[in-house]
Amino acid sequence: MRILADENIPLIDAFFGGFGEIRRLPGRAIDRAALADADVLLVRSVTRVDRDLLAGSAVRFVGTCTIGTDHLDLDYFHEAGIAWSSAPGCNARGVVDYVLGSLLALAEIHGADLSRRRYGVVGAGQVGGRLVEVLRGLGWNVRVCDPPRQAAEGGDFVGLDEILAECDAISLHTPLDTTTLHLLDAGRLARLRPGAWMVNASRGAVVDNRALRELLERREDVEAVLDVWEGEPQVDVDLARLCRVATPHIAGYSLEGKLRGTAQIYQAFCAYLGRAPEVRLDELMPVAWLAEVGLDADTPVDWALATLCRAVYDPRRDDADFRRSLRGDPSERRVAFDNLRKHYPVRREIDGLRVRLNGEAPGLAGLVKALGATLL
Ligand SMILES: NC(=O)C1=CN([C@@H]2O[C@H](COP(=O)(O)OP(=O)(O)OC[C@H]3O[C@@H](n4cnc5c(N)ncnc54)[C@H](O)[C@@H]3O)[C@@H](O)[C@H]2O)C=CC1
Ligand SMILES: O=C(O)C(=O)[C@H](O)COP(=O)(O)O
Repeated sequence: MRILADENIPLIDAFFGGFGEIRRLPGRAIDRAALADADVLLVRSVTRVDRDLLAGSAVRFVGTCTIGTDHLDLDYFHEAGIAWSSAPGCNARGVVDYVLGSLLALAEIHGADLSRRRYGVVGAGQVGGRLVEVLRGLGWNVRVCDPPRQAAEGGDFVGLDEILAECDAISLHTPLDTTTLHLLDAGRLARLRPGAWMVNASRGAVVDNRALRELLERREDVEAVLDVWEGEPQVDVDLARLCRVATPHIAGYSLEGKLRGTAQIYQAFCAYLGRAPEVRLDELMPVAWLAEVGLDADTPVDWALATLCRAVYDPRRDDADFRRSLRGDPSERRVAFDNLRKHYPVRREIDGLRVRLNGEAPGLAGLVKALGATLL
């Protein structure tokens, strides 16, 4: 069996080495010629996989080690009888950690009390659903907009109009499809509340980037956090400079998230072949260097929140690296965008922390639980 894989898929040999020969290429260099003798294609989000790429090839299985599937032409796969799998939820926790870190950064700049803001989560699936759970676990006021879930389940959802009218911090977590393209367009962006914060770590085109730039030029009160961009790896530099946190599509780049992505595709491929999986992720996952922390019982909860989150991950470092990369010419910037992602440092997930409280502190115990960390 011949496998063509994006070179940025970690643990590819451990999981797929037993199936045959693996050839690696940069995701953006995977083309028809490269696929000429491949039976299996394993990609990340940067490879558009459609009829143009696959027609006439021998590829019968496509795996994407990502949550998002907007780079796959699933109608074509169906029509051509090509099996496929994505990795639902693999890096959802990483995105939650990114949103938490960004909120902490904004709170510090504005002297804001995060517990008093009203949050709007748009799209409550793998990522948004986990985010809602964490924010509500912290006791914060959260409204959720998810029309497909609302139609299927009923329940406690609100419309996007209500989110725009009532929330001070809005986080977008929808897939990108024809219904969510420019979900936040000029008209909706104009309805953001005074002093609103908007986070987009879904897909760039869920927000009209040009309209957002124009809004940020007009309204100094609005803060934007962008991890994803229309036209990646090309980024609107002026927009990036107007964002309070700007990063090169790394929100989900926890080590656990990346390795889970590979493992989930391996499991899906085994199922496709009708074989029992033999390689186990838990045997390959490195131990975190910072696994255990202690907190004094009199630590204020907001201080403890920032301490625990930032001990593991702080998006301000990614923001600083990205900002430095914006100084080059357009082609240097495109390369830098991909390089920052390719050489991303090891980052672990906040819920991997084990926290020891030095004394009785129910508030801190609740915080640890809300973060999904383990209380020792
Ligand atoms: N920046 C990053 O590194 C990462 C980005 N992502 C992106 O995050 C987004 C969310 O991923 P998941 O939570 O795994 O997707 P999901 O498919 O599990 O959940 C998406 C939710 O959005 C809802 N939805 C669909 N249309 C909507 C609309 N018009 N308004 C409100 N809700 C709507 C769906 O009903 C669903 O519950 C995707 O765009 C994905 O590609 C995912 C992982 C990492
Ligand atoms: O899983 C997703 O969906 C994401 O957005 C990933 O973080 C994308 O990572 P790459 O596949 O672009 O490395």
